[in-house]
Amino acid sequence: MEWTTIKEYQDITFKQCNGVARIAFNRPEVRNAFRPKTVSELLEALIIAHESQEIGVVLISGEGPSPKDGGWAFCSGGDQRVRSTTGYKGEDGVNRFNILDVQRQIRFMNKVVIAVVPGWAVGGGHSLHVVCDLTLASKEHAVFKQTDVDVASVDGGFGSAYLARQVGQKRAREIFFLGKSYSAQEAFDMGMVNAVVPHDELEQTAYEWAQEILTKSPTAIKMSKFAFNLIDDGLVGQQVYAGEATRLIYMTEEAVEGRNAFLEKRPRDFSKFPKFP
Ligand SMILES: CC(C)(COP(=O)(O)OP(=O)(O)OC[C@H]1O[C@@H](n2cnc3c(N)ncnc32)[C@H](O)[C@@H]1OP(=O)(O)O)[C@@H](O)C(=O)NCCC(=O)NCCSC(=O)CCC(=O)c1ccccc1C(=O)O
Repeated sequence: MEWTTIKEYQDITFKQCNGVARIAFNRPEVRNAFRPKTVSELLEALIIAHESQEIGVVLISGEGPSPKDGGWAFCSGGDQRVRSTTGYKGEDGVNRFNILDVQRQIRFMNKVVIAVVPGWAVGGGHSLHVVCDLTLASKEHAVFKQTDVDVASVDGGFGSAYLARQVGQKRAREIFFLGKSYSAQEAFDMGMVNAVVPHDELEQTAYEWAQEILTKSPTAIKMSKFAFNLIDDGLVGQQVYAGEATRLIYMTEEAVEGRNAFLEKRPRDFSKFPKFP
């Protein structure tokens, strides 16, 4: 794999290789905790990936190991050192909860997003893996742990309710209420991890899964992702799905006739188009 940098950032890395984008937290000394700057960079990178016509799959991971102690992390959630009473304080002094924008961007991303978990996935980092379409976890180092309530925080959206869709209500409540650590295998057994992979094969495996997805119809992949989302996303899910349906309508001759008739100031003529059963 020859990754090339798409854009340089301070708190994340952002690279691509053969249709795959890889975005990784790059604060290993704090187990890849995110501050508002990290989240703003992540959001921008996701939007770039969303709009790219070359990129078909996005990997989200964490750089490592920590230069301090060799520990691995996907993400340990919000950086508690910059947490104030009204949010997480950015360098501009504004307090934000902007990780929720990232969660929505992943959810509504028109491509498959894979969480590649090389170590700790904790707190808001746990929620991020939950909202990704697929999760691959390091056999040796991945640990899943939901500490939100330990630090008097709560992800009441995808991080909890959607987690319950994946592992069931009893398990999801256990994960939140007890805050235990779960190995990659335990997370797999619960249904919140797709595959447990030897650590030194994790990146290659993620790349191979992405390449397999890239052999499929991009439109069918996108529509099936949004179809999976629909039942949980209500009218917003319908809006996202319907937006893509509109794009498909635009691609038909019918749509061309509708537009051209208007622009040419003539009566529209849809009579030749079949009324499929
Ligand atoms: C992740 C741990 C379990 C790892 O434990 P261990 O391997 O023993 O390493 P440590 O020695 O604890 O950590 C090494 C080093 O990293 C620092 N660190 C780790 N995590 C954080 C963090 N989150 N913030 C700041 N610093 C962190 C740690 O202090 C050490 O530093 P030294 O200087 O070397 O001492 C363990 O580290 C751990 O439990 N970490 C805390 C996990 C946590 O509680 N995270 C926050 C949960 S709340 C949250 O994520 C926000 C929720 C959220 O996203 C959200 C929810 C609802 C609305 C909005 C939002 C939002 O936008 O944020």
